[in-house]
Amino acid sequence: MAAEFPAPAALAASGSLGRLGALTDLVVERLRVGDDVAAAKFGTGSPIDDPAREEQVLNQVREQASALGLAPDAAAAFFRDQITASKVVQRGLFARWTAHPGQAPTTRPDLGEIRTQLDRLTTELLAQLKATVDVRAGRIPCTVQLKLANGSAVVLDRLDALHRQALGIAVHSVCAVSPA
Ligand SMILES: O=C(O)C(=O)C[C@]1(C(=O)O)C=C[C@@H](O)C=C1
Repeated sequence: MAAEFPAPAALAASGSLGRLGALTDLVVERLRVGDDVAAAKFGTGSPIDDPAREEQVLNQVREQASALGLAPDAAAAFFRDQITASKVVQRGLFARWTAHPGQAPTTRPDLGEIRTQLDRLTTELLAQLKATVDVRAGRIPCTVQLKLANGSAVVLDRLDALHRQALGIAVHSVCAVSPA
């Protein structure tokens, strides 16, 4: 019998499901970059919180949002959630690696390069916020689409409890945001 549903590998290749799938995939990618940030900072004494960097990120968000015709405050609120979620990941990993030093990373990625990646993700996430204005405007359809996208991301990306918790924080305002 022909398969009616795509095989898991095909699903993974096509990304999370539904109209918010692409946005969710970028959110998950940013959370994963949080793992790299944690690896860059762990054991160096560098604090997880860097308010000056956060301000830089949010200024970039506001500028690019305006240029796209998105409401800067709503875009900044969405990115504040991304930053909070990243810090949840970082704190969780610090705790895990402190409790189980054998699981701690053995190489230290370069924070500057990671931030370049985060800047690229800012641009891509804003483009997806713009592309999903219509679906995000409908509160109930948006909630349904978000559950579909998040549920599939959890399975496809095999998110552990820490990253599932962070994903919940990161998508907090996706449907609540008043678009543009
Ligand atoms: O760039 C860092 O140092 C990060 O930890 C990443 C990040 C972010 O998510 O953009 C998160 C926490 C910091 O306070 C600043 C920025």
